[in-house]
Amino acid sequence: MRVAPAPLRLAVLASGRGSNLQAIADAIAAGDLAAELVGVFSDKPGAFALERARRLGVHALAVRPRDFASRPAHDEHLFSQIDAVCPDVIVCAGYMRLLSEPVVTARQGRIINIHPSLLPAFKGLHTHQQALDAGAGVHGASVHYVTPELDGGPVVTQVRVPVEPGDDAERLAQRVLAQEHPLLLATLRLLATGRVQLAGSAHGSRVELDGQPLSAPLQLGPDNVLAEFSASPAPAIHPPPTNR
Ligand SMILES: Nc1nc2c(c(=O)[nH]1)N[C@@H](CN(C=O)c1ccc(C(=O)N[C@@H](CCC(=O)O)C(=O)O)cc1)CN2
Ligand SMILES: NCC(=O)N[C@@H]1O[C@H](COP(=O)([O-])[O-])[C@@H](O)[C@H]1O
Repeated sequence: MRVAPAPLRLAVLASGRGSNLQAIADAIAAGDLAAELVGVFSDKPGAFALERARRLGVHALAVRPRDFASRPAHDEHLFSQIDAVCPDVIVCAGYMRLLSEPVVTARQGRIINIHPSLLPAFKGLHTHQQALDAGAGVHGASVHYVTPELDGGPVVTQVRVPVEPGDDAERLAQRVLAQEHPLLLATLRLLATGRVQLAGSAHGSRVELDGQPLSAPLQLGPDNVLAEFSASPAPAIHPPPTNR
């Protein structure tokens, strides 16, 4: 008899409102993501993401940078607390701090980040304004592995979002955010299957799908299904049925 794999143990790092966290929680509750939230961590005690976690009955902890002498010291303590809940994957979902090299390298291939741009375009902060200032016609979001280089890690998935006439940064951000949630969920479903891995060393790592290097990020289509990007329609990558 086939035994369902154990749910993917997820720890989430967030600095703000936590809508991506909520999307994960809602998908788990609906039986649409075979995962378990094992902890939510923030650099800001007032982050609403922590309140969302508490309301969900999920372990919630703030670790304030001001309480530590340095960024590495803060990160070491933060990640000691994260390690204590034994996550399979650590999701940066609006975590607004650069993670220091030792904690990232020690967890290479286990930390992902959702970033509101089509990387490698528009790294860093204020990405929507960057896109508008650059006159971009298309913007979007990316899920990538976290490496020591800020927003420089191998990209797993992306979703493209049109820039509309008259957009300002806030309106564009709202349009992108609405697509971040299905992108992050589709990516986590894929990670839960074990088909996607980060291969290679920290300085030459690449995403592999079914053991083969991914030539380009998987694209989320209007049906919220991931497909390999190619001129001709590529076979969609459907998640295994969840145990509803
Ligand atoms: N080593 C890495 N750390 C982080 C990554 C990464 O790819 N590698 N991704 C970020 C998330 N992120 C964008 O997606 C991001 C987070 C923070 C910053 C930033 O400039 N932070 C400043 C503080 C800004 C503030 O407090 O308002 C800082 O850390 O000094 C840029 C991009 C998560 N971490
Ligand atoms: N550089 C990191 C970054 O800008 N991340 C962005 O922060 C927002 C968090 O929203 P949420 O708290 O509602 O999930 C999201 O738009 C995410 O892409």
